[in-house]
Amino acid sequence: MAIFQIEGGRSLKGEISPQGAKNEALQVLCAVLLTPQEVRIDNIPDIRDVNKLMGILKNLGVKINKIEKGSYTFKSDELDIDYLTSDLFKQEGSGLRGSIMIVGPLLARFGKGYIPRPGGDKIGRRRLDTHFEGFIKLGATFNYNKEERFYGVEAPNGLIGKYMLLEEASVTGTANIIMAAVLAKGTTTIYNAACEPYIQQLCKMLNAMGAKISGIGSNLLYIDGVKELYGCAHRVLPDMIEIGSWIGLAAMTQSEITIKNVSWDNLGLIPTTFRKLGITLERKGDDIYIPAHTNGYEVQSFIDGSIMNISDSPWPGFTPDLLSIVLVVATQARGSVLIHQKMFESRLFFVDKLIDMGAKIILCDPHRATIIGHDFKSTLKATTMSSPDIRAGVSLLIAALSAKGTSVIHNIEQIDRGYENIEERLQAIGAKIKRVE
Ligand SMILES: CC(=O)N[C@H]1[C@@H](OP(=O)(O)OP(=O)(O)OC[C@H]2O[C@@H](n3ccc(=O)[nH]c3=O)[C@H](O)[C@@H]2O)O[C@H](CO)[C@@H](O)[C@@H]1O
Ligand SMILES: C=C(OP(=O)(O)O)C(=O)O
Repeated sequence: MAIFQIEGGRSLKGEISPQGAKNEALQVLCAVLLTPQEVRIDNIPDIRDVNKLMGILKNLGVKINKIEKGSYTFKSDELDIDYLTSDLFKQEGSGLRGSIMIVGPLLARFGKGYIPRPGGDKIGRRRLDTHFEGFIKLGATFNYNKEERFYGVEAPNGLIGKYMLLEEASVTGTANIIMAAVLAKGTTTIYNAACEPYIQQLCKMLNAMGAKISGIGSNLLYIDGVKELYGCAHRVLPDMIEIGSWIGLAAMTQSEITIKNVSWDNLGLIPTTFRKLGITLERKGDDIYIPAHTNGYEVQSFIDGSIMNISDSPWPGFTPDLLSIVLVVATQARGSVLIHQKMFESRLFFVDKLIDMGAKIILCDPHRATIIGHDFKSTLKATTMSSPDIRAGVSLLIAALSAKGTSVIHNIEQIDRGYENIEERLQAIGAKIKRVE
């Protein structure tokens, strides 16, 4: 198992370009199953989760052709649906969260879709009810084999459009239902739909394939079913979670960094939230310029003077995937902040590692942590740690880069799930980080 060895306490400098968005890539890759025609996708990140999903598509019979780095064509004209009931699929399908989104397109096009209980981060309960309740509303029958933890939906006579009010604005759930509804008979209305840029991008791609989706960007989507979909070309947006990670890295290591081509208009509350911690971000064209915070950064307070509170909520609220990064950055801020992780119940436990490194954190309960910033008067101490999930992993990496001395991070496969070639990109801006196999 590979580890990262990090010599921290140095400031970095330079430009970094974000990779394509992991969570969008996982959605649009599943959408290629909706048409027998060729689909081209650009800016696909070369990361573990995406490569695993491409492996599943390949085993399903999708013809995948690499044009150049990040650019591929896909053709789903001769699929081997029997693969879905094979032992190989039961093993491969459970390796990541995003694989669940093959079910909607397969159900829509072939009248059946199966999936083993999907993997992804162990950050709390991750139920799939929204997905299957949606498919059932569209007329599918549902089966769950408890022993094998294997889910199945079938609709041999096709799906029929319906009105549905989702119990929660699930990101992958909304994507899955949209991909089922585009080929259903009649109109589907999805209220309380998730509307992250990932979903907006998926809808735009599906419309380019001939789908009729309106309400894009809102939580009320109308989908007029069509008989068939066609090929198209689609480009994945830059990864907003990676962009937020680099903002945190710059502040915490007091480095001057420019993040290139970030697609500002799709960042929602991300810049505002880092500014609440006192971090200066400048918009330069479509880049983010972060000056070296040599005098630190001061947490703002609310108008009534009460303590700053940063929490997650479905889009356009602040994404839960950046709360771990905000938390680590807060450990060196001037002032205190309450982090409230509302969605996931096990995502804050990694703070024990930061406490070991000398951070002042009170874990109030599984969802809330109070951070009392050091204002760089005391640096974190280097240590050996293990990455519990993808975002905690990167937060620990940022902590290690700011800490004096050599730190070691184990279980870096978690980081590789979502960050492309991270050590080389960080080395290019001056980080001392080494992968040891
Ligand atoms: C592959 C992928 O795209 N993964 C993302 C996707 O996961 P995923 O689609 O699996 O996450 P969901 O949006 O379904 O839900 C995430 C968690 O939030 C809870 N919840 C969700 C909506 C809501 O209105 N109320 C609520 O409490 C759910 O119960 C669940 O525990 O969205 C999550 C939430 O942005 C992100 O953390 C993941 O990175
Ligand atoms: C939680 C995440 O991913 P996944 O849903 O794939 O586990 C994430 O990207 O932060």
